Amino acid sequence: MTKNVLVLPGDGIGPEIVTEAVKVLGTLNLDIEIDSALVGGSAVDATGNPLPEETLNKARSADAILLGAVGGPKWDGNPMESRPEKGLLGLRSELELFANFRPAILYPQLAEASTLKPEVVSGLDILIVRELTGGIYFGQPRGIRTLENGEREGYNTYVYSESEIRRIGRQAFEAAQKRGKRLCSVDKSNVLEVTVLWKEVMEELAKEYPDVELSHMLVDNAAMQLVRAPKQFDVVVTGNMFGDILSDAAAMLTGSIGMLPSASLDKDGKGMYEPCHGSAPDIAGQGKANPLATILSVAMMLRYSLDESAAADRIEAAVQKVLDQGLRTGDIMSEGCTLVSTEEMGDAVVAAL
Ligand SMILES: NC(=O)C1=CN([C@@H]2O[C@H](COP(=O)(O)OP(=O)(O)OC[C@H]3O[C@@H](n4cnc5c(N)ncnc54)[C@H](O)[C@@H]3O)[C@@H](O)[C@H]2O)C=CC1
Ligand SMILES: CC(C)CC(=O)C(=O)O
Ligand SMILES: [Mg+2]
Repeated sequence: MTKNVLVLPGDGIGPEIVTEAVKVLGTLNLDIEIDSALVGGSAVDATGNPLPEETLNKARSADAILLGAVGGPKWDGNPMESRPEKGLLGLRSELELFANFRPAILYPQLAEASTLKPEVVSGLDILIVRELTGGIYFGQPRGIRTLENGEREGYNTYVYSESEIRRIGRQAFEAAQKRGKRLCSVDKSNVLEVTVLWKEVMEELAKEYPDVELSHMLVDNAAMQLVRAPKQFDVVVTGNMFGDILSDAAAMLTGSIGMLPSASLDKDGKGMYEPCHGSAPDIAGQGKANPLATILSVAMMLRYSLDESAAADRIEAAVQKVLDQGLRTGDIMSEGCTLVSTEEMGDAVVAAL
């Protein structure tokens, strides 16, 4: 049966990298129909709304969604409700894509591009499981208010219910069961009650997964350990904001944030797939963006939402091949390699396929 994929290019480098990923998807000759829609800043410009109703309806009926990135300085002064990022958060929350999987894998060809010493990162393969529809990015109340003394005060609320923690916890335990059977839950339970509860729920769940070894780490230490000795981790599970920050740090261990794909899934495995990076306004429109994170996100989409594991394997093998050929965008460039543009990298993956 024909599957429907909704493509949301977004802003900045979003359209550039998504073009390459769609080209790669098209090369596979699968029974897939592709539609596209506006989200983020481009949607604000066209409709005044970062998540137009039409986009949300298309997203609801698609089998899977591929998103580039949203945001940029053009919209930074907008009120929060009409910021591009609100469109992305709205999609995640409306579709209940609470489980965000961010695998950080070092391709051996990129050992020199990693910011860490080769012996510290060689063979690195960790998975960050980030809660994506709760926590401080969504908690109420939030805003900026003026106090009686005339001073303004900004406030957000960091809140998680037990059921929100339990459902992301289960996803992480199950992921750990399929991998190295080690799960590290990252919190700030020395300061924040919400993460005291987080830790307690993880401990309760651990009883149901006796084959998984559960450990706990405070987020500040976790940030340090990620750059000190990242291979100590197998699966990391954490809340929305900590996961956002830690996954950008983990990205650099793999050479570049341009290498980090992600899958955001609901309880039934329906998903949105996107690179972990943003719209990179500093390099947008220059053909410099690395499209591999988006291309690898397509592989995740084929594997998790479209039941096309063999095609996913083919894409990952093709990425290995272009790296073997020494082709590099600027962010992963090293001596002796060939610098290529966004489009040339996409073409090389297509040729490798
Ligand atoms: N999922 C999304 O749509 C996300 C959107 N954003 C938004 O993106 C805008 C820019 O945010 P930044 O903090 O600058 O983060 P960013 O991830 O866009 O860029 C950070 C740095 O990484 C580089 N970079 C990112 N992706 C790259 C790629 N594929 N190839 C090569 N280099 C790459 C950029 O050039 C920049 O120097 C903001 O409006 C932010 O809100 C940020 C993160 C995620
Ligand atoms: C709008 C942001 C929360 C997006 C982001 O930084 C991310 O998902 O990594
Ligand atoms: Mg982020």
